[in-house]
Amino acid sequence: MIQITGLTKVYRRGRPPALLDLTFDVRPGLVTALLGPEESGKSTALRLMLDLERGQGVTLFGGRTYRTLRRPEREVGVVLPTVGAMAGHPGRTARGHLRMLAALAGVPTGRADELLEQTRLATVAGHRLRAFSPGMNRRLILAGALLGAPGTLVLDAPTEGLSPRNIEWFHSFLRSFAVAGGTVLVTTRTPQEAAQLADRVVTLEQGRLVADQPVADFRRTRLRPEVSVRGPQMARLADLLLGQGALVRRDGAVGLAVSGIGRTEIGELAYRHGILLHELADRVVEQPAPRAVLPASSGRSGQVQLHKARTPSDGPRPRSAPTVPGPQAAPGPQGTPGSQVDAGPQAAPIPQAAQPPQLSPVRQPALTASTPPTASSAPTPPTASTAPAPLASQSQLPEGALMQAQALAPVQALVSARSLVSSHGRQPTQALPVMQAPSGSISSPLPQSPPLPQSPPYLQPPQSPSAQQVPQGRQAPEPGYALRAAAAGATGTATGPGTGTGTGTGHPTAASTGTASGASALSTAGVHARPGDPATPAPLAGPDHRSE
Ligand SMILES: Nc1ncnc2c1ncn2[C@@H]1O[C@H](COP(=O)(O)OP(=O)(O)OP(=O)(O)O)[C@@H](O)[C@H]1O
Repeated sequence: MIQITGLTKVYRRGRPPALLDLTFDVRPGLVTALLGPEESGKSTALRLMLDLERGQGVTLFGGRTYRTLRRPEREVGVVLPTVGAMAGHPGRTARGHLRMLAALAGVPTGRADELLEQTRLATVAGHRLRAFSPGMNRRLILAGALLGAPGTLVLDAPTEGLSPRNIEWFHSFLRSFAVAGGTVLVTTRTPQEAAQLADRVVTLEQGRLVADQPVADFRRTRLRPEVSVRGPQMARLADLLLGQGALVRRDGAVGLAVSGIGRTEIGELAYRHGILLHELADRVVEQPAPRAVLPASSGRSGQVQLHKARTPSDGPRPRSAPTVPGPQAAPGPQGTPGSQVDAGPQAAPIPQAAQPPQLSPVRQPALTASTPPTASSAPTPPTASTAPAPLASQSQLPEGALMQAQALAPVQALVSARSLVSSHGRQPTQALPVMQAPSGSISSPLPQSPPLPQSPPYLQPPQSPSAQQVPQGRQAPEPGYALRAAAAGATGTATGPGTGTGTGTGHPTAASTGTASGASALSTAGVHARPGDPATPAPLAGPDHRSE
């Protein structure tokens, strides 16, 4: 168990803190991901935990600070980012390198061979490190961190820059380590990796903890599936998709990001209307964590103030109590802080190709504009009166329509679309109030939108302590936070008449670069033979030595 309390670091006076009051626990038997974008403070947090840097706050490993651990290499294995990614001296062999570390740690040299086996390096044990790929180097660094058979692993971006096979191997290894009772804290920049790897996800932004969630909650609240579509007739397709109740967002000059309707249905719709597709792919986009800003006077247990998205109709910003400078919602498409859907780049209008001949027989989907749903029957986006300022000129109507759709399509609409659209292409039983496009080449048969729902399901307060989304004592988030779409890996095929596309640094006290296993307190104890040792999960099938 790692207990992290109030970690705070200010590098330069007058500058915002790199880390502010970071408090969370890392429990045994679980993989905990510390997730955050570049420069959000992940490495600073780890350095403070390991007493590599001065700062405020306390970190306890099994009740003791790292500095006071009697045999840190037996307690905590550390993998920190490496400069040059070399595990050790380039002229040493992997076996020689690990045996040297074993000797320094007072561990029997046989342990080095064991670990070479475990990290799938046995076949290259006699090779010099200069010939090692980044993946092999990283596994050797991990082997060094495991020499003391620690019960806890702290890893800073261990998979960054590695091949998918090596990433998969690392994930499997860390999972086995946790399943065997070990405690794992791992940093990552990518929400997708956090969702894949971790049981618990702690999200940092600009040095502040913004969410601490079980992975199921994290997936539900922070990751959103959508379909990426590209082709020369996107405005026409967008029109059709809007008619089907999908959420449509422009994505680059010739692309759409679509949610609320499946990839297959989109492909079929395009095919039926003779629309050429160059790409049709599933992907996952990230939604930002709710912004949580601690009032300056609050201390750790203070109430969290959440920055709700503001619209022009909100009027002037009210004066509020002073807060610690915190992350502000990014300007939305209209320059409104906290607008809810990322407009994407302001690229040229989507090219509208000439109408292709209709395929025969054409099964025209029924673009029903039936009775507008009532507020109680369907959650909907804001009405035009609450929407941001007017948009494109007539000459840009297709794009303008899309842009307005973007501006008008808050998070709630996604929920609405999802809940109402059949995932198997059946016609919705009622008109879907997802977007309202202006008159022009993109027209929507959709009715006027009723009022917003109270709160979308995924922003509801947690139901149980285990489903806690924000730290204890903090308020549940409110709807209306800026969305930042980050494209993830995509798979898929095009359908229709188009073409298919479809570190080696060490512990500060370690004797060698590349590993950090608390080598400062070396002794001769047989550290590899502890019962229930979680550091020795069953060997995993992994990338062979030839892979990266
Ligand atoms: N030694 C330092 N001196 C001054 N500022 C620093 C130092 N180390 C980090 N910072 C600042 O602290 C903030 C957090 O940096 P940190 O490296 O902890 O972020 P990170 O989340 O680990 O980023 P990345 O994912 O890019 O590694 C950044 O603004 C960074 O510029």
